[in-house]
Amino acid sequence: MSTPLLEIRNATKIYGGGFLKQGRVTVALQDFNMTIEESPATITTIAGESGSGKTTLANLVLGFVKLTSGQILYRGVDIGAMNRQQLMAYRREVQAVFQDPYAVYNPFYRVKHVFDLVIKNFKLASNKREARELIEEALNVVGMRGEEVLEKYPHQLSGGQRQRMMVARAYLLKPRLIVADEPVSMVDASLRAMILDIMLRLRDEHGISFLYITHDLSTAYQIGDRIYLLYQGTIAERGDTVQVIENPKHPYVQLLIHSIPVPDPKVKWGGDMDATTIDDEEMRASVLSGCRFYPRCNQRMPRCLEKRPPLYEVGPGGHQAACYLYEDPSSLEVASPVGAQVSHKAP
Ligand SMILES: Nc1ncnc2c1ncn2[C@@H]1O[C@H](COP(=O)(O)OP(=O)(O)OP(=O)(O)O)[C@@H](O)[C@H]1O
Repeated sequence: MSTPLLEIRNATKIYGGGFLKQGRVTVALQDFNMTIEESPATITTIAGESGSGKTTLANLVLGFVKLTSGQILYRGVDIGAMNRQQLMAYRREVQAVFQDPYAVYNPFYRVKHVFDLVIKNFKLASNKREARELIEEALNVVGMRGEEVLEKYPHQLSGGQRQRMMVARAYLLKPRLIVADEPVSMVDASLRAMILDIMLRLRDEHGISFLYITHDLSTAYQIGDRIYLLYQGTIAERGDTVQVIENPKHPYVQLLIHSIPVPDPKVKWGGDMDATTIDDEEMRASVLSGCRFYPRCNQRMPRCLEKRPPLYEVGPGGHQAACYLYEDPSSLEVASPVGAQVSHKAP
């Protein structure tokens, strides 16, 4: 088997508790494992509610923050131990597209400057004509033309144009992986569809893989190949996107999916979780050693506090859920423990 494009091994990121170990400690990501194969190109979604560790994971992959423990390997090389040349290649091949593209532009420079800077820094062209051709090619990929946008200032572009420009900027470097952190959450529905479509084309026609960070399961359902659902820094469930979304197993993921609004007044909105409270001792145990979802789970058992559940196989194609309900494989042959399976497709 060939070396994976990206491999994350037991990645843990703890914020705080620095010098003298004082102050609040946050375990943003714990023992996270993921593999993105070299080929074919894929879109891997990282989903979860606010604070689940999605952006932390993106920042770790991009090298913006350092791991507390674990490893991130790119083409088999630990990104924390890369030499200058390997690091340069990594910075070129792994690009980022963020939620708010406005923050990336310098308001005093014309849009062209963003592209010129990349071409200069990575020595992509030997003369102006060559540079312009590269820029035009990149803009074409996102359905734009240089004359429309390059001479404008960032505030003269729409949010959707700014975001497409960012994708074009990333494309300029012919990356192998784009880390896209909520790339469509600030654009309206029609532009969202256009940007998602561009991502699919980059995957299929240009062999670019994506790490797609989102809290929006419906867009993940539209474009994602594999999905990882995080809950407070740990993987609750992972697998093929359609398989997971249509047949969720972890109580948290079932709750999330039942909460997706559907355009049918007869369909109840939101999943019911057990409203009973737990005491401080149980809360501490859940955070320290047990399942983080324990306080909100309506299927909780005493053992969930003793040890964090590992990932159990719950379906075909590497579908796994971190829940003791599935420790015994025969449990999968009976009906879903929370009752109803997802009966609707995400919009
Ligand atoms: N620089 C930091 N210092 C301290 N704590 C941090 C830092 N960055 C993130 N955290 C904490 O780590 C946890 C995970 O945050 P992260 O931003 O990765 O979550 P997220 O899933 O991306 O959330 P959102 O969807 O709101 O962006 C949160 O509890 C957050 O408060």
